[in-house]
Parts: sequence; structure tokens; C-alpha cells
Amino acid sequence: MNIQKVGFIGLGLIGGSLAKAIKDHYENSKIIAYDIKITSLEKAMKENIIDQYTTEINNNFRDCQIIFLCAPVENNIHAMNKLLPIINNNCIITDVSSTKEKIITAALDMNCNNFIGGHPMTGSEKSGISAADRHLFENAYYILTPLPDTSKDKIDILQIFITELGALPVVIEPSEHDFVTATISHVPHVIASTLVNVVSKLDTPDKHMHTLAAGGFKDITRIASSSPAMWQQICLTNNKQIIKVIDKFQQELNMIKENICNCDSEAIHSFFSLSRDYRNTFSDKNTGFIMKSYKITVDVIDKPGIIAEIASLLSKNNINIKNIGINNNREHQQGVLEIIFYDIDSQNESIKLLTNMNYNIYI
Ligand SMILES: NC(=O)c1ccc[n+]([C@@H]2O[C@H](COP(=O)([O-])OP(=O)(O)OC[C@H]3O[C@@H](n4cnc5c(N)ncnc54)[C@H](O)[C@@H]3O)[C@@H](O)[C@H]2O)c1
Ligand SMILES: O=C(O)C(=O)C[C@]1(C(=O)O)C=C[C@@H](O)C=C1
Repeated sequence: MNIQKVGFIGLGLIGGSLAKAIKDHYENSKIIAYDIKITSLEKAMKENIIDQYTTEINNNFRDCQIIFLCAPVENNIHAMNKLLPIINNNCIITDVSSTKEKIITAALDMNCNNFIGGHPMTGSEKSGISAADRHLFENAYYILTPLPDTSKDKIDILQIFITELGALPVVIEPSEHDFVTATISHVPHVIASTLVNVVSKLDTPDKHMHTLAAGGFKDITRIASSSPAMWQQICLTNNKQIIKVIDKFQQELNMIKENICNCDSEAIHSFFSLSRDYRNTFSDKNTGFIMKSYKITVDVIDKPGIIAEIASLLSKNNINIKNIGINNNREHQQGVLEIIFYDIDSQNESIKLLTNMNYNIYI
């Protein structure tokens, strides 16, 4: 596809990741960006993630064929309003905001038929351009919510464009989007943060909870480290759906509380078995809520330099590592090194190499 100029408003985790992916897949396209944080723009220029930046939304965006709004949702609405008198008729404005009804209503009010709502179902608890990852969209669902009058041509162009970045476009109504994401993303974030706040309030004077918290707590609360400004705006722009899901959650929590109170062993067992069975249907899908990950774990002595040692062995053999880190959660044992790869070939090759070096590997 021949896209010559792409614009960005907001160049943090998601904007930066999209810009990096575009530079990879559309070598000839030029990227222009605006962000309120000039240091992010300077960093992106230095690393060749963008070709030009502006310190305000101005005529430099006029000849963009696609503009991605990648700031928190209310700021995206504000930016759309500023862009409207600037852009040409063929330009597609799209966003990545985590809620859709509010911005779609705003686009309709502004009569902005160039707008197609977007929301990549991928991300991280990290924020800012430094956390941007060119592979973030690979195999991830990417929700699109066009306006009733958006031309089919524009929808097709955007679908092809994001498919080229490795994402899987899905078209959904904004109201359905907000209900679905309230349930699988927004309320889980509220719950994760609530759990962390509960521990902080209940911890013993010698902070045993903070010290002893292991894999279970850390797995379920990773997302509590996300940007408060972003989640504040998500809660404020999807409050109705979030409240509905919190009500259902409280109802379910009360039910299991009552069963535990009554020592109803059958009900307690069925509660865990129902959730385990349904959860297990998510994890083995190639695409879906949980992406297939090519991970191995290696028993290692927890000593300085061990990550570098293994990383350099793999890199000497041209194996790209997506993520690597020591997991010290298992008490009274040595560390476990977790390594995630981009593909199955890298995973298999690494297993061979590390087994030859007498490491114990788990898949
Ligand atoms: N983090 C995730 O996992 C995730 C996933 C999918 C979608 N989203 C959505 O993507 C958007 C961006 O999130 P992020 O994780 O990249 O956050 P981020 O904090 O990493 O980046 C946001 C960027 O927007 C900039 N910004 C803020 N206000 C601005 C304004 N008025 N004009 C221009 N730039 C402005 C910030 O300086 C920052 O660089 C949000 O709408 C969020 O809901 C986030
Ligand atoms: O993986 C994470 O850290 C995320 O929180 C990503 C996540 C989510 O799955 O809830 C967060 C917000 C988005 O709008 C989309 C994706």
C-alpha cells in the first residue's frame, strides 16, 4: 500500500509502537508527530522513529493520509477538533483510545466523517516512548468502530494498513466495544489496583505481605502499574459499563464469600472448577485474548551476569529474544530465567543450544 505520510498526535507507548511498526513495514512513508512532551519527540527523531515533529497541531499535518490519535481519550477528542479544519478530504483520522462511545459521539457531533475509531487490544503496564515496541501489534486483535457514514474505501484502507502491521482487524459497534472491554479490560484493571490497595492497607508492621508476595499476586496485579492518567480517563469515559460490570463482580464475589462462610465444599469446588475450565479455553489459542507465546524457562544459579551469558549465547546464534528476566518467586530455590521468543523456530533452536550447555529447560 502506498502511504506517503502518517501523522501522530501523542507518541507514547502505543503511538511510538505504531510509528516503529510503520517504519518497519512502510519504509518509504514519512512520519510527523506532535506530543506535549518535547523530550519524547526529540528521542523519536534521534532514533529515526519519526521524520519530523511539531510543537503544535498545525498545517504540517495537511498532507497526511492517515493520522493516529494516540493520547488519552479526552485529549484525542480535543486533537480531532483541532485537526478538522487542517486535514484534506482523503485523510483518515483514527484513534487508539481504550473507550469508543465518547469519541464516536464527539466525531458525529463534529461531523467528522474522516474518523474511524480504533483500539488495538494489546499493550503493557509501561508507558512512554521508551517502552515502545515495534512488534506490539503482531497477532493482536485491532478493533475498528467506523461512523455510519464513513466510506467503505477508508475502512478498507485502514484495515489493510493495520493488517500489514501484523494486527487482526475486527469491526464492532462502539456500545458493544465499551461493554466488552469494560468486562475484559477496564474492570480487571480496577480489580488489580483494588487488590494492591488492599495489601497496602492490611500489611503487617514488618511488611511481610510486601516481602512475601509471590507469583500469584504479581501475575494478577502487573497491570496495576499502568498509567493513572490513562485509567482515570478510561473510567470517566466508560463509567456506565464499568459500573454494570463491577455490580456483577460484587454479586459473584458475595456468592463465593457466602459459600466460604458456610463451608459449602461442593459450591467452592464448582466455583474454581468452572473458572479453571473456561480460563483453559483461552490460553491455547493462536490468536485471541491471550496470544501464543514462545516461552522457555531455564533453571539458573541466581548470580550476576547470568542473563548476559545466556543472552549472548543466543544472540551469537542469531536468535532474537522478545523478553528475558529472572523470576525469583519460588522461595528456597535458585532463580528461573524466563525467555520469550518471537517464533517457534527461535524457541526450538534455543532449547537445543541450552540443552547442549547442560541447562535444564522447561517449556
Ligand atoms: N497502554 C495500553 O496498554 C493501551 C492499549 C491500547 C490502547 N491504549 C490507549 O492508547 C492511548 C495512549 O496510551 P499509551 O499507553 O500510549 O500512553 P502513554 O502515556 O505511553 O502515551 C501517551 C502520550 O500522549 C501524550 N499526550 C498527552 N496529552 C496529549 C495531548 N493533549 N496532545 C498530544 N500528546 C499528548 C503524552 O505526552 C504521551 O507521550 C490511550 O488513549 C489509551 O487508552 C493504551
Ligand atoms: O497488557 C496490558 O498490560 C494491558 O493492560 C493491555 C490492555 C488490556 O488488555 O487491558 C490495556 C488497555 C487497552 O485498552 C488494551 C489492552
